[in-house]
Amino acid sequence: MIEVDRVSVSFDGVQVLDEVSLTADRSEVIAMLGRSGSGKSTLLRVIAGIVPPDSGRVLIDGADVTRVPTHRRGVGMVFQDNQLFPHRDVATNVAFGLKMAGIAPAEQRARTADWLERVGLPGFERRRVTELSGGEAKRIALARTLVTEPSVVLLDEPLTGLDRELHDELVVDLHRLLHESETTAILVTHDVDEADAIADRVVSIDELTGGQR
Ligand SMILES: Nc1ncnc2c1ncn2[C@@H]1O[C@H](COP(=O)(O)OP(=O)(O)OP(=O)(O)O)[C@@H](O)[C@H]1O
Repeated sequence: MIEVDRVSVSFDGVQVLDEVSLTADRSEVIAMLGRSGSGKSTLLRVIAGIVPPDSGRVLIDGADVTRVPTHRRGVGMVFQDNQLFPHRDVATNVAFGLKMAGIAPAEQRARTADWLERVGLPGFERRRVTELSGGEAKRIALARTLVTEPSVVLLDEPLTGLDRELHDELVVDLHRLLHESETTAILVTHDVDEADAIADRVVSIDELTGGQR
């Protein structure tokens, strides 16, 4: 499903990824741990096709991501800061990817309503993003990514910085949502317990380096 094959990346002459390899099976949820600055976010960006590797390649369903147009890659991302559009309502945020994909408005509305239900926020369509609580905004960010049914979801510390109670609640929800949607997911986190609770397999970026799997 995802094959990262000896990917190397340098920025300004400094090597950040050194022959990193990783294979993820279809519907597998992998958590990736590693010290700060070890290149985890960079690896997610390479898998998403945003950062081209200096050498090596990433195949998704056998196709090199750098050769597939962005809207056909089927890759969704979720970030720590959610990256919602602050001046738009919830429905516009959730439906954004569907609109970009040319889905008809009626289906956009139906799928948005369905995902708001799935993340536990039914009827939130007209709410303003700036008025959401931290947990609600996180759920909307997850819905916005998963509504497009991406075959791959990359999550960059999505639950970092939340208070403990909300964090633990969202760990349960994220595990359910990722497994229900049968997407292949790579979750970057610093939290070993979170990694264990959400993922089928936990890897360290160090063990992926140097051409190992
Ligand atoms: N576009 C860029 N230009 C230059 N340097 C970069 C760029 N992106 C990342 N870096 C550097 O590459 C290194 C790895 O960064 P990256 O964000 O991938 O690490 P990380 O493991 O995700 O770290 P953290 O856990 O702190 O988020 C860092 O030293 C960072 O400063």
